[in-house]
Order: sequence, then C-alpha cells, then structure tokens
Amino acid sequence: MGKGDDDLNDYASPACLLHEVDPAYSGLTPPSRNVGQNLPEPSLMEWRRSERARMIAARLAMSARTRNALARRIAGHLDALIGDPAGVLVSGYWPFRGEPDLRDWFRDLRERRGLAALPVVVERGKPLLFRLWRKGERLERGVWNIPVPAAGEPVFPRIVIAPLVGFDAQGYRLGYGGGFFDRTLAALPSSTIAVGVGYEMAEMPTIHPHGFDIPMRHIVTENGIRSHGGKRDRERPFDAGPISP
Ligand SMILES: Nc1nc2c(c(=O)[nH]1)N(C=O)[C@@H](CNc1ccc(C(=O)N[C@@H](CCC(=O)O)C(=O)O)cc1)CN2
Ligand SMILES: Nc1ncnc2c1ncn2[C@@H]1O[C@H](COP(=O)(O)OP(=O)(O)OP(=O)(O)O)[C@@H](O)[C@H]1O
Repeated sequence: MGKGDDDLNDYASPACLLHEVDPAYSGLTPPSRNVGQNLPEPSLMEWRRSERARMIAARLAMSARTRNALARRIAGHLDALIGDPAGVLVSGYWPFRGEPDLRDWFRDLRERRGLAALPVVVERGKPLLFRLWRKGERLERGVWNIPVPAAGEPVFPRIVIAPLVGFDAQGYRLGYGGGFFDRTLAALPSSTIAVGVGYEMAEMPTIHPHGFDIPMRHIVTENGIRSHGGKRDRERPFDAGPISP
C-alpha cells in the first residue's frame, strides 16, 4: 500500500522474535484436543503463547504482495459494514508484524468525512487511550516502537478496529498478549462496536476465553464479515448489513 503524509518508514522492525519460533518446538498439546475444555491457567498461557507464535509466523510467511491484496479485500468488507463514515469516529492501528495494512483505507475514510484515531499504550496493565489521527498528524514512537499521535486529548471511538492474531467461532480475539483491548473495551461504553480484523488463516476452533475476554461484535477477514452481536446476526453471519450511526 502507498506511502502517505504520516508514514514512518522504518517502524516495522518486529518488537520481538516470536515469529521465528517454530510452533512444533513448544511440544504443547494440539488445540483440537483441548477444544471446550478448561485448561489449567499456566498451560493455557503457554498454549496462547505458542498459538500467537504460530499465527504470526504463518502470516509473515505470506508475501507482502499477498498481504496487501488481502488487506484490500478486508477494506472492502469494512466499507460494507460501516457504510457512510461521515461523522463516525473509528479507531485503527499502525500495522506491524504482518497485520493487514489498512492505512490507505483510513486515509480514504477521512476523505469521506470520517474521523480516525490511533491507540496509545499508556502503561502495561492499563487500558489504551485513543488520540485523533488526522491528515499530517505528528506521530512519535510509543511503547514497542509503534507510532502514535504525539499530542491531543483522549477521544472515544464509536467503532474500535482491533487487529487480531487469532479469532474463534464465538468472536473472541487473540492479540499480542498484553490484554490491552480487553481492558479498553471493558472501560469504554457498551455501545462501542468492536471489530476484529485479520486474515482468514487466523481462525481457530477456540481461544479458550477467560472471563475477561470480550468477544468482538464483528470479525472481518478477506472472506467477509462474521457478526456476533445478536441472535439475528448469528443466523446470517455474512450478511451483517451496515452499522447505523
Ligand atoms: N498495530 C497494533 N497496534 C497496537 C496493538 C496491536 O495489536 N496492533 N495493540 C493491541 O493491544 C496495542 C499494543 N499491544 C502490544 C501488546 C504486546 C506487545 C508485545 O510485544 N508483547 C511482548 C510480550 C508481552 C507479554 O507477554 O507480557 C512480546 O511479544 O514480546 C506489543 C504490542 C496498541 N497498539
Ligand atoms: N479486563 C481485564 N482486567 C484485568 N486484567 C486483564 C483484563 N483483560 C486482560 N487482562 C490481563 O491481560 C493478560 C493478557 O490477556 P490476553 O491473553 O487476553 O491478551 P490479548 O487479548 O491476546 O492481548 P491484546 O488485547 O493486548 O492484543 C491476561 O493474562 C490478564 O491477566
């Protein structure tokens, strides 16, 4: 995808070498044997760690060209989901470790009078805050070197787009393991619409959700939209209709 006014070019060095770990190395129980069971806490943590490594390695194994093609398809589904973005505040993310690059889509959203925001890590163990991400916004490197708006009052997105490492059939999202989006969604009004975004290959039978894991209202991959907001949505998982403002 193209470079823009707010591009930081060398941001993308991975914050860790997780993607180089061979999942077979961990020797953990395969996920299919654990579906529907309550794993003891330490082994669940270990299992999540190895699943993260496996998922990140798999997406980084795709070429940048393939990832960009998938990101364009994801962007098309986001358009169908959100409809007219005018006046709607949507939080996004600055892509790293092979996440779908939706920066062009966010630029386009702003051109259609939508408002974009980026998450800021305040501190480990605390909710994220969001700052407006306007055209020409000055970005600085935040925690883990992720670019964040350098200044601005906190804003409260109506739609939170959460990049995912894995997702399951219930709409639960596996992230990088900081618990940031769970804490953040718990702190935001319940009217906030959480949209998990990732590649179809990130689907897993279950992430073995904890009590604190908050399911996404929608999961968007290159294949379409899965909605988990209500009974009717669940019956028509690929026909969610636009989100009304
Ligand atoms: N592009 C993008 N930006 C984002 C997120 C995201 O998922 N994607 N976040 C979504 O939350 C927040 C950052 N979350 C992160 C959480 C953990 C690590 C990380 O590197 N963690 C350590 C291990 C941490 C631990 O286990 O305690 C590591 O992998 O080495 C990086 C970012 C805010 N910005
Ligand atoms: N609402 C919460 N309140 C307190 N602790 C939480 C909350 N949500 C998550 N945590 C803590 O965060 C840790 C990581 O959670 P989890 O494995 O779900 O992260 P993740 O969803 O993969 O990461 P992220 O959201 O940062 O991408 C958990 O072990 C838990 O202790």
